[in-house]
Amino acid sequence: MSATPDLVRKVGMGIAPSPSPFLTPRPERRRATDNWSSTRLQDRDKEVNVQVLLRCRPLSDEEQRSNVQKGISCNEHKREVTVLQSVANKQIDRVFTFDKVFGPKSQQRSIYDQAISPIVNEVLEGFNCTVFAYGQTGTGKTYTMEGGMRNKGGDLSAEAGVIPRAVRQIFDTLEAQSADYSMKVTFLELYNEEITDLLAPDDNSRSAAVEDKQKKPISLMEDGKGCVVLRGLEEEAVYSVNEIYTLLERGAAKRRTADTLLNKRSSRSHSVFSITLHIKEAAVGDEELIKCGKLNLVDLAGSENISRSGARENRAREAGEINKSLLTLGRVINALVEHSSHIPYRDSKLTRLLRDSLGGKTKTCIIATISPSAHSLEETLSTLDYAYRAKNIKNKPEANQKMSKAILLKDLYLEIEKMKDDVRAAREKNGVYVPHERFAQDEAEKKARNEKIEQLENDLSLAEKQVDSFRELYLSEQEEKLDLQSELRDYYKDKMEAENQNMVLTFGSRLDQSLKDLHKTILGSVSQQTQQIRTMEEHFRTNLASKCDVSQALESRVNKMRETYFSGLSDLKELANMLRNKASSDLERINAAISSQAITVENFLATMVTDAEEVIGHIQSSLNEQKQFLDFSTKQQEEGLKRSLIAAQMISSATMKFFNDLNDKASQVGKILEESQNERSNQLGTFKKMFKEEAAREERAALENIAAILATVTSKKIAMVSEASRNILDSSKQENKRLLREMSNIQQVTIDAKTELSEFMEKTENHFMEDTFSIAENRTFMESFLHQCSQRVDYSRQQWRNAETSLNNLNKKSVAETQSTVKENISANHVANEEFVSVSLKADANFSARASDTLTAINDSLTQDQENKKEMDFMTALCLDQLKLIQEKHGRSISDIRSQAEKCFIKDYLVDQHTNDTPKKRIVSVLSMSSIEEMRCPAFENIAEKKSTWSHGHADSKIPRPSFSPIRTPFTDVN
Ligand SMILES: Nc1ncnc2c1ncn2[C@@H]1O[C@H](COP(=O)(O)OP(=O)(O)OP(=O)(O)O)[C@@H](O)[C@H]1O
Repeated sequence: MSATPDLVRKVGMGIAPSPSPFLTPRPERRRATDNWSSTRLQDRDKEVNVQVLLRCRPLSDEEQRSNVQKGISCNEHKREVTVLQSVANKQIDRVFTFDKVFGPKSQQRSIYDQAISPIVNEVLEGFNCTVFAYGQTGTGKTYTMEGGMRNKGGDLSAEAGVIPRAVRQIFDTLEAQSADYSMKVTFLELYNEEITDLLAPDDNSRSAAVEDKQKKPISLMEDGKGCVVLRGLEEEAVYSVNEIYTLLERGAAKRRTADTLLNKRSSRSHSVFSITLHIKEAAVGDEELIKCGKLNLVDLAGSENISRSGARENRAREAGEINKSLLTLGRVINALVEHSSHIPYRDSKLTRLLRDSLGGKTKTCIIATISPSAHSLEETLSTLDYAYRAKNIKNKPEANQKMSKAILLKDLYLEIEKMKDDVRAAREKNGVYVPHERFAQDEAEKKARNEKIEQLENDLSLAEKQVDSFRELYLSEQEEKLDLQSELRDYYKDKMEAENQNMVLTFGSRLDQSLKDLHKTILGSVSQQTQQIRTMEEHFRTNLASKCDVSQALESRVNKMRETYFSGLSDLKELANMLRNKASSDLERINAAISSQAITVENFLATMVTDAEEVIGHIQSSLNEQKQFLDFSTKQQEEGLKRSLIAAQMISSATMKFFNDLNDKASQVGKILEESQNERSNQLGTFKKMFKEEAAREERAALENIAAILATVTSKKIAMVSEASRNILDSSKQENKRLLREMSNIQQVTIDAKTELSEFMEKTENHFMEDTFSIAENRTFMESFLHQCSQRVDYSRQQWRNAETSLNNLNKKSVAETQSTVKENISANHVANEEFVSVSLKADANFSARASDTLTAINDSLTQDQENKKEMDFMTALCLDQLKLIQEKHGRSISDIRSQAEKCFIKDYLVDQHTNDTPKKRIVSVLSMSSIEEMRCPAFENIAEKKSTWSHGHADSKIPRPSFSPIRTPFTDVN
């Protein structure tokens, strides 16, 4: 925590408030000290770009509730902001890079630590720095700059923005350094182009409406050296953090805000909070130096889309003003970026206030705030473009010159004097707060400024007029230049066309003459040529006649050859016929032998087949019988087995029944025995009981009638015992009877079972006997059948052996016959072949004699042809020589024509360079015509000369006349 600087120190420092936040430390106003001057010089001309940070706020609760889509993505690491746009279903994202990017999750503290804290350190080092927040309404400018000020305990809250944190850092640093310092703050508001002091004391007696009207306007002036002076702005000296917080809260509360659709507490004004520091440095010699730094923290009003913010009437006007001043700020930024000669600072108070921060000596940082909402993309893009352009503004920050304490004191005294004058004037004359002298000075300054402005405006309009006249002059010059150019072109063109025409005419007449000469030559050549062709025709006719003779001789020879050939051929044909007849008769004989053999084999095979079929039929029928017998025996066996099965089933069921019955009987006997036993024991029990009762009764009666009754008792006892034993005997008899009955039942069952069993055994034995008998029968039948089969097989085998021997005999016979026939044929063919060879040898000898004759004739003809060819070659060579001579002769006249044509062409080409006109083409076409004629004429002339040489044979000619010797016919001697 920083301690409040004590009063002595404040007084000791003796720093009175400076006239305005923008008038504070300026290099020009201070005297340079030795150590500092070098650093300052180093600082000079060092251009530093305006630092631009981008902050994107999170979606508000309301936006989240209504599911507003995000249209922005921030990459803090890459320092990039991407605007996600889809146009016509295509994703066209735009990416902007800034010095730092803070996404929706970034905290106030991290922004401050990363971006603002270093700026505050620069202020403590003696620089002037400005941080301003720019962005669409409701994007978090005020939140970023002010935020939540402090907690109840006076500590910074997590929500605290740049201003409270900067104040805290400054105090903490200075206190930690135990520095001697003074701090003054101002807080102003710029609303509808009017500046008001937010720290001005409240007048509680006035009503709010009156207060609004009475808000003391602050005049914005320039001191003639380019510095802005804010007259009437209170500068509060502060000594503690809490004091500043109180001031800040007071000022912030006074800011004009309104409820708009985009922000419930939308700031309708720009605000500037400035902290000016004077820090005492270590003494240099006798002099004490004071370091000055200033921090301007600007919260701009939000740019807004009036239709979206829902602003109407006064609010709309207000928004219009806000937008106007921001527009001017944009124009200033553009002009600075484009290095325009004129920067329109003066067009709004906002840009006048920020003049030194934009392109001046202040270090500047812009915090551009945007909303992540996809609904605000248009405004977001505008902010991003704005901020991105601002990155290119270059400032030349200079550390403020340190002041000596004496000079500072002098400045302050002067200031105090001025203020005293103001106070005095205020006391003496109600309502007038400016002393005469000052008023006169101000008026004079104002007049001078107005005059200067007027002068400048005049100069400007003069300059503009000059520019206009120059532009007109330039345009007329341009037009004149174009006219001249076209004239020049026309002039060249006309001149060259005339020359061309002359040249073409001359060339044409000469060409005419040359062509006439050539025409004559051609006519002469043509007549000579005709004659020459006739001579050649005659020569070729003679050649043709001799060739005809030769051909006829050849033809007769060929005919003779054909005759010889045909006679040989007919001999051969005869021989061939004879051979064919013989071969066919032989073949017929062979055929007859083979067919008789085939018939014998066929007959034999037919007998064999019937035999085999019979055997097979036997086998088949015996097999069928066997099958039937097998079926029958199978059935019999099946039936026997079935019978055995049924009998066995019957036995088992009878046995089962017998044992069941036996079991029943046994259990019945058991029961009877049990029952009789129970009955007996009951009878005995009853008897016992009766006996006891009777004995007791009798005991009693005996006591009464011992004597009388004794006899009766004994008789009764005997009667009772005999009765009881009789009863027992009866029941025993009955039981025995029952038992006997049951026993006889069992015996009966056993006897039945035995009978059944013996019956079954008997039946089974019978069946067994029957089965055994039928099986024995089957066996004997099968044995006899097999015996028959084997007999048949033996018979068949014997038959096949017979067939084999007769086939062998047949084969041997036919082979011997065929061999004798073939031998006969071979010997006959041999004789025919010998005859054929002798005939063909004869024909061959005749033919080769004729062929050698023909060959000699052909060779003779070829030799004659070669001689003729040599003569023709010689004639051709002669023709070529003549052609060369004639070409040379005419070459000269043609080169004349060509040189003339070339001259025309060259001139024309030169003209063409300038005018790019058509004559060139015309001359070239004339030239090409003459070239064609040149090519044709000598050819005719050549032939004509050669012709004359051949036909007339000039006496002085060096060319020997070719000898046309008569063509010999090589076949004449043949005939
Ligand atoms: N980074 C943030 N984190 C949380 N809340 C934020 C953030 N930024 C802005 N807000 C909230 O959004 C609302 C609007 O913010 P604020 O008033 O700062 O916008 P503004 O840009 O100053 O608007 P105006 O230009 O209209 O004055 C406020 O309720 C504020 O608390």
